[in-house]
Amino acid sequence: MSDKDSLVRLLDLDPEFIIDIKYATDNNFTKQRVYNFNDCYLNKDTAILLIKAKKIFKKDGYKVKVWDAYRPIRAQKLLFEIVPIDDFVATPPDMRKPIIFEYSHMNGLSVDITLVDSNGNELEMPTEFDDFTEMAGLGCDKIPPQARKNAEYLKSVMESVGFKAYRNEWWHFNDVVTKATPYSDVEFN
Ligand SMILES: C[C@@H](N)C(=O)N[C@H](C)C(=O)O
Ligand SMILES: [Zn+2]
Repeated sequence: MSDKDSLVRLLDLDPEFIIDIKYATDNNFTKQRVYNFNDCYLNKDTAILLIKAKKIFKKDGYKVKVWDAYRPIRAQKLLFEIVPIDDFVATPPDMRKPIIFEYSHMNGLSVDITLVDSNGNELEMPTEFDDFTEMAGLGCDKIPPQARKNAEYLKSVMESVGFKAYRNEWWHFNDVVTKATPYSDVEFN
């Protein structure tokens, strides 16, 4: 199976997501376009889990907005060159060495998301996307109550279907159910 075959386009499985891929624009912390595909690709099983979560959010009146999903190894390297802090940007792999693959954006097992209400407004959350400060972690005691409540709701639903929240970034979730596949460098478009 090629890399491309193990990744699916989320909207082909379910059109009810809002796709706002920040790294396909220059509106992200790098101030440049990181990759060309303005679309959400995920491991198929991860996409199925996300659709499960979406159904719960939908019942509660919310939509899921996806900021990032699959990202090529090349893109991970670029992000890390700009912010080389492993707590916020995962260290890219050295592909010349043997690697134990884990859940990652580089195999489409991680997603960066937020929630949107019925008026199309993003829910108040602890920070903006990719705010690499302590405020982005749910352990921070300075988060306003409503933002904390929203982020904890997001986390509880995502964890109920098999994702694991990432302690440093309220928006980042790893699929810890699906067997991790090799990282990929494929580009779409
Ligand atoms: C860069 C940020 N959006 C993110 O996804 N961070 C995690 C740790 C990652 O790079 O995998
Ligand atoms: Zn992420």
